Amino acid sequence: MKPYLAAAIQLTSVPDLQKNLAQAEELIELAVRQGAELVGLPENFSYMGEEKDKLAQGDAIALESEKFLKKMAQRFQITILGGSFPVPVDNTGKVYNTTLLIDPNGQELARYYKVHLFDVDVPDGNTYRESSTVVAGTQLPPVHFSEKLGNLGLSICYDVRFPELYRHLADKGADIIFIPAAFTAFTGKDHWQVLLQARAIENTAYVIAPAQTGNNYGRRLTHGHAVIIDPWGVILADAGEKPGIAIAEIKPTRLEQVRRQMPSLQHRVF
Ligand SMILES: O=C(O)CNC(=O)[C@H](CS)NC(=O)CCC(=O)C(=O)O
Repeated sequence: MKPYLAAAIQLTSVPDLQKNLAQAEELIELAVRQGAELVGLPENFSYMGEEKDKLAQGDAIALESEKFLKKMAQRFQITILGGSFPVPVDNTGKVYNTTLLIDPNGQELARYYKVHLFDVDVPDGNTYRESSTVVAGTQLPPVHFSEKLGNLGLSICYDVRFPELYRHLADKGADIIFIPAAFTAFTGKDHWQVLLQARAIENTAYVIAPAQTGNNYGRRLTHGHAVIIDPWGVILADAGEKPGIAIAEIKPTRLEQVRRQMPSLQHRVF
């Protein structure tokens, strides 16, 4: 592993597939021009909208999203995480909330279906029932082993509240953990940064957290603040509240240093 730049992209995805892909492409290009070799897109990067509309267009969204990720990876010679997009599940009328890691040749490196579904009545009056349209994955997320970029662990959004999933990634050797999200503005203001820093600190790993921001559709407001966090928990870059990018250097020497200074992973009892 050598030092390199990683970018977490922040979007306001709306109920318009082509518009979202165009917005994503612009920001990927910006990240690449600044030197990023690893780029992450947020949860539902290609479509944020009413559940019924997302389902109705499920096949097109899945097909176009995967095609787009492979095209971007090859054109810009980057490794790219498609934070998430819906992939229809046969005979269910539902989808998997899916994240996909693609290499610069356009080859799939890893895939994960979101395990924890956001079925929550948020105190701001909004009700979320992700399970009404999404089938929960049943497998823990993979870690992709890369000599060049470090070991990359996957997860999605609401997973961030379940530390056992990240301990699994750490056990598998994750150096860098992706947490692409569409956090609600209401929960995000109090929980987002704290949870992300905790996952970085307790697993002494980098966290790359691409995000949705602003008013995506109807009353859906997302928190923004795509961030990159180092293994000590320091926020290296924060995209703020507008669409944009958070970009920072991933350094193997920093990983080694923090793991030496704070060897908590080696002191586990349970
Ligand atoms: O809503 C959509 O259109 C697309 N789906 C999402 O954004 C997903 C599932 S509803 N959102 C989350 O998991 C938010 C978690 C969260 O905010 C928390 O844990 O506090």
